[in-house]
Amino acid sequence: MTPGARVAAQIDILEAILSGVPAEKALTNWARGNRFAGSKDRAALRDLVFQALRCRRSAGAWPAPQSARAWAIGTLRAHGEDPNEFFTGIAHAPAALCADDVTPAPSDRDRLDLQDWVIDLLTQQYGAEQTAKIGAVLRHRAPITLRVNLQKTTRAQLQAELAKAEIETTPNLASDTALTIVSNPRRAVLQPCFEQGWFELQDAASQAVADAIALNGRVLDYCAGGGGKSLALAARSGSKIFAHDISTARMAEIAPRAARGGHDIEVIAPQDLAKSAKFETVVCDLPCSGSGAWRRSPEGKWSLTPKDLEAFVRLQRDIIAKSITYLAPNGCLALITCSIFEAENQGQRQFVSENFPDLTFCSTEQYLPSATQDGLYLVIFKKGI
Ligand SMILES: C[S@@+](CC[C@H](N)C(=O)[O-])C[C@H]1O[C@@H](n2cnc3c(N)ncnc32)[C@H](O)[C@@H]1O
Repeated sequence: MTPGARVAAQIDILEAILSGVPAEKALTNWARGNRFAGSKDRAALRDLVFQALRCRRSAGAWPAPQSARAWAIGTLRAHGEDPNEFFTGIAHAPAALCADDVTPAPSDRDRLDLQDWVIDLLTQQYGAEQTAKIGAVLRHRAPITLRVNLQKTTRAQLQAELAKAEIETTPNLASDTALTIVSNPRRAVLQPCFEQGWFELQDAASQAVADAIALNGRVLDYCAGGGGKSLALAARSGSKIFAHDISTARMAEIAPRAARGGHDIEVIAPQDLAKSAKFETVVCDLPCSGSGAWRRSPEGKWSLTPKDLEAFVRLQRDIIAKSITYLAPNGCLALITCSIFEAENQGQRQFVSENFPDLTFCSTEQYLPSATQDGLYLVIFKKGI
């Protein structure tokens, strides 16, 4: 597809998104209806659509664009590109620009590409300068990072192996196991060394969080989901990890991933956890706003409401209270979010300190979203004084 034809396809997909279809589904539907598009075109189109979502406000498309066409024009302008080069009317490109295609210049606030209530909240928390930095980071594509499985290989050996397939990587300072992919990221999981369990895809801050939790005795990953943290904990310590989640379906990938990496992870069905003995370490990777990772799922940046945030805080408190009941005497509780909101982070630390006097605060770490990692928060408590 020509660059212009890709923008025309982007407009079709943005139209579907504006009519309420989630972005992933709109992309899949488009690919099904346009089988001529190869994997390179589909990947490029995905980038274009996600770019438009990340920069929705500076593209003049928030709260609502004039049209999907106007949104695509605004996105090109927001990225310093000239829409005339894509809107040529030639072959499958969209029609050339006309007088109706004027897009208003974005204000400084628009350029933060966040909702107003989020800007106000982050400014209260971090100040205007840091909020501007966070907004700027979240406008761009997230880095793609690998977690090297040190039980199977070394960071240098994996780099050399990937380099043979022209996948260039660079060590990420957040963790000894982290390698950020610099070129050809989509090839990585197609390599035999992936099937052999040499690495998993995982953000660098998630790896740093796993590094920071001292594991003792039986370890419970209470909100295990697809097992990202369980695998990182198992790979680092060699300890057996027990994985649990409210949704059995979400844990379906844990067993094959553990087998690939050579890790000992036992998946516990939700109804069986109560029968289990207590755990010396309980890790809770809480469901949250996901705001630290909005680059990866940019629709959340525009759909989150203050009420949603309150609902997350309530849900997290329920989960924290429940998970504490599985903690053995002298055990450690590690709470994690991928949020940049105080209410889900420091606020929950305060909630535990005020409501669970037998838990003592040990340490905390906050990772803000940056060019090299997502935003994450970690707080650790110990049971007993
Ligand atoms: C942030 S995700 C976990 C991501 C996962 N730890 C990883 O690293 O890949 C949060 C998880 O919490 C789970 N969850 C939601 N409510 C829960 C509850 N009441 N009890 C246990 N897990 C819950 C969700 O199903 C979801 O998988």
